[in-house]
Formats: sequence, structure tokens, C-alpha cells
Amino acid sequence: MGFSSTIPTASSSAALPSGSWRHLQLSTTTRVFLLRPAPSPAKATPLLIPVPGETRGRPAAAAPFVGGQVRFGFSKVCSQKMAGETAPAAGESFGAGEGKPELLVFGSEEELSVSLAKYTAELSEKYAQQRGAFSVVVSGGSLIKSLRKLLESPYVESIDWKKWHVFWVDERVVPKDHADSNYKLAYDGFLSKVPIPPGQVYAINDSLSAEGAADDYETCLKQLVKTSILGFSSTTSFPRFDLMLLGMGPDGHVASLFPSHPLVHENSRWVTFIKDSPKPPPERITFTFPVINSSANIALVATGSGKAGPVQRALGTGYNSSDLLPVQMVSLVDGKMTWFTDKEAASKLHGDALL
Ligand SMILES: O=C(O)[C@H](O)[C@@H](O)[C@H](O)[C@H](O)COP(=O)(O)O
Repeated sequence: MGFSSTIPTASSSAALPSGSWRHLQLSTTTRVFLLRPAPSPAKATPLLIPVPGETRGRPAAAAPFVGGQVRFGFSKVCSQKMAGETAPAAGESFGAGEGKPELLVFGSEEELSVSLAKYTAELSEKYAQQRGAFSVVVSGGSLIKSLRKLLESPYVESIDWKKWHVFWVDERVVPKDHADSNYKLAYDGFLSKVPIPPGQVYAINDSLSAEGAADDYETCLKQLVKTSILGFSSTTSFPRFDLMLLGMGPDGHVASLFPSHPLVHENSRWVTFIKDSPKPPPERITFTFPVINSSANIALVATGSGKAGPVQRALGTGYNSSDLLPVQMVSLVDGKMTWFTDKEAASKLHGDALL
């Protein structure tokens, strides 16, 4: 795997197949929710969608989601729908549509990883055919382990890995072979096991300072936009990645954008740096919110009880304070956000009626 010094040429585009949620394999322990478009990044009201065949739905009145209505019912209990909306037949797409975040709650991290692989593979196919390239952003942390099912059949042999272009939403400013390196984490656990061309794996230049590495990475992204490897949002004038696979810290940080840190307000740079990260190591580079929020798709993966607080802040009601957690500032301008959670991470959202 190498640095991003070689800028690949743009590939040709092709017809776009429709990717959708209708192919998701949802277990009986998995629940799917749609979230109303948030009026502000702080507030989104989840709406229950029972899995087709599910019969244990709960009445809307029992839902701790304030204002939450059962949107589509597949059982007698969950039979309400939003005024003016048409319920799909059981088994039909759950597609939330652009702008509506979707919350998936899995019975286990294992089930989550199966679904995350399918979701990623479908987007890979979609963008490889549509644009001839698939731009994927990863974070560090447990996310990499959650991608493990992509390394198994049928995905490992069916995904067109040669179309993948891999980026980091944040990176620690350490050598690439350092134990703290997010590149090393991803390489050891994922990238070394799939045939993505090395020139399409965009690690930071680890010979530079934090400032220099951020500048270098931003320059790299700008070159890739010029060659159409990366999309560009004419709405926001920031790059538009096909998919960001993001983790979230127990403090609600995403990327290296930490609570109450001024970097969360950076609105002109594509890539910036931090030298006082509250989570070690202190020196990092990070994508900025305008870049994150210009994405076409974000999968925000949060598992375990340690994430329950920020999940509640992000998705529960009544948490639209002026002091937003970074995760509350993830708000796609024109894209689709999907939360992949387990029941522990979602536990503060709904009490025992759901789990
Ligand atoms: O560079 C980093 O420190 C990571 O990218 C970090 O932002 C991580 O993604 C979250 O802290 C979630 O990590 P876990 O999923 O391991 O909790």
C-alpha cells in the first residue's frame, strides 16, 4: 500500500442500477426505523418501522420517542402511517429517501456486520457502475472490525475492488507502521486482504507535520475531484464522497472533531489538523464538517453501551441544545445517513418496549 502521490485517471461512467434496502437481510432481532429529517442537526424524531413479518410491534403510545408515530405497519399493532404517505407492501423497500436518516438496531454486532457488508457492497456496485469509481472513507476504531464480513463470501469475490478509492476521515500524525496509525489498523484488518490497487489507498504523508499533512491531503482531494475520481457537490462546493463509514466516540466525537473544540466550526478547509486532541495521540488530521456533510452516504456505526448516551443525544428528542455534540452536527445536505447500532447503543432511545 502506498501514499496518495499518484493520482489515478478518471474512469468511464456507466448506467446506474438501483441499490436499495429491499435486499437487506434483517433478522427477527433487528429493527428498522426511519427518522424524520431533522429541523436542526440536533433533533430527529425516529419513526418505527417493524420488520416485515414482525408481529411484536408496539403501539405508538408506548413509544418513548416523543412525537414518534408508527409510520408503516406490518402487523395489527403497528398499523398507523403518516398522513399523506403510502405504506409499502411487506418486503418492499424501506428506502427512506434522501434526507431522512435511518436507524438500524441489530440484536448483535455480528448481525450488524453482516448488514453493513451488504449495504457497502450494494453501494460499491452502484457507484462502480454509475461513475466507474467508488470513493470510500473509513475512520479508525472498531469500525474496521465491523467491516470484516466484506472479507468473506460472497462479497470478497464479487465486489469490484479495483474501483475502490479509500480515504481516512481522520488520521493520527504518526508513522504508517505505528501502532496508533489508523492506516495500519485498516491495512492489517482489511485493506491487506482485498485487491484494491495500492495507488487508490490514500494514506497521509507521514513525513510531514500535522499542518503539512492536512494541506497535502486536501491537495490530493482537489486533484481527485479534477479527475472525477471524487465527486463534487455543486450545492456545497465541497467534495462529495460516495460513502463514509464512520465510528463515533463515547464522547460523541466523529472524525477528529471533538466536543467543544473550535475545529467543529471550520467551514472553509476540506482537511484540517488538530494538535491538542483530547483523545491521544494529540496530533491528527481530519476532514471538516462541510466535507462530511456533503457525502452521498454515511453509515454511522455505534455499538455497545458506551455509545448509548451520544446515540440518545443524536437521535432522541429534546437534545437540541446550543452545545451540540459533534455527532449531532452530522447532517447530510443531500445524501442518505444510516445508523448501524446494536441494542446496547440504542438502549437509551426506547426502554424495554423495543429490545
Ligand atoms: O482516530 C481515532 O481516534 C478514531 O478514528 C476515532 O475517531 C474512532 O473512530 C472513534 O473513537 C470510535 O472508536 P470506537 O468505535 O473504537 O469506539
